[in-house]
Amino acid sequence: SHGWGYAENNGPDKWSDNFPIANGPRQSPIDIVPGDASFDGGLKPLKLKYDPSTCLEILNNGHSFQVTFVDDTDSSTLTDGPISGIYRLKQFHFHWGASDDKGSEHTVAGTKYPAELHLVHWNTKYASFGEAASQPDGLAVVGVFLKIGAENANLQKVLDVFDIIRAKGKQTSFANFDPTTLLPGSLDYWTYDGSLTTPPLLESVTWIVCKEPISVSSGQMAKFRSLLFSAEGEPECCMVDNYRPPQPLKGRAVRASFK
Ligand SMILES: NS(=O)(=O)c1ccc(C(=O)NCC(F)(F)F)cc1
Ligand SMILES: [Zn+2]
Repeated sequence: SHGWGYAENNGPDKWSDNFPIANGPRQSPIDIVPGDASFDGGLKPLKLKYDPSTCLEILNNGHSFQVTFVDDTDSSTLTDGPISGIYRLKQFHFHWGASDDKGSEHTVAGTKYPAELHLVHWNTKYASFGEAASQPDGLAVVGVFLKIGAENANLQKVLDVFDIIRAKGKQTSFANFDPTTLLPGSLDYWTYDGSLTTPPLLESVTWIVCKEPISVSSGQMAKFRSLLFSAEGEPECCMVDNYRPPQPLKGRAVRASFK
């Protein structure tokens, strides 16, 4: 049978058929309403310490592309912020639209951005990413919005290998990339308890969404859209609109690290 995806027949509105947690109490993404967020002076600044030498490869997994990191040591970590303990960087990936007016998963007072970056970390109190992914405090994902503006030279280093990973299942080595270069100048953030935004939609994510976007040019967004959902030899299907729309807040608090 066909796996989950973003098309009419297997997209977000159909995920609850196989993943009933899709209608759970702490699903992601959400619409962030800044006026409803409560400033929490107890929230610490995010501490992101990434070692470029842990960057391993880049792959098209048929839902997005992701850059994966060696996570067998505490070389690339997230600490402080809203979390306690040490979370290791596992991968980063993006979600984007078919046009510049949509693409992000989280929205801000209803505003959609053209894309959203997710830096995925797992809690080292658990033995592995897979183990952590099933725990309520197992994962922490830092979300960064992309906004149309100047060309982003750091992002371009990732886009430059897209021709090699155009189809589902393609991967290539990708070394010495520093994800710090994809972070905005301010690390002010909103935080709330949520889930993976793709099946299995596990409710194990502490979400940390940066208020300040990074820039991407319209031409660079077109490059994102040159990737394929489809594998080599299959009818070509452009990888676009790989985002889940906002989900019910169900009484959750959204806290702000800033006034
Ligand atoms: N879009 S997101 O929420 O950052 C996101 C992050 C990671 C995963 C993921 O690793 N799925 C595979 C797993 F863990 F085995 F279920 C899915 C979604
Ligand atoms: Zn994601």
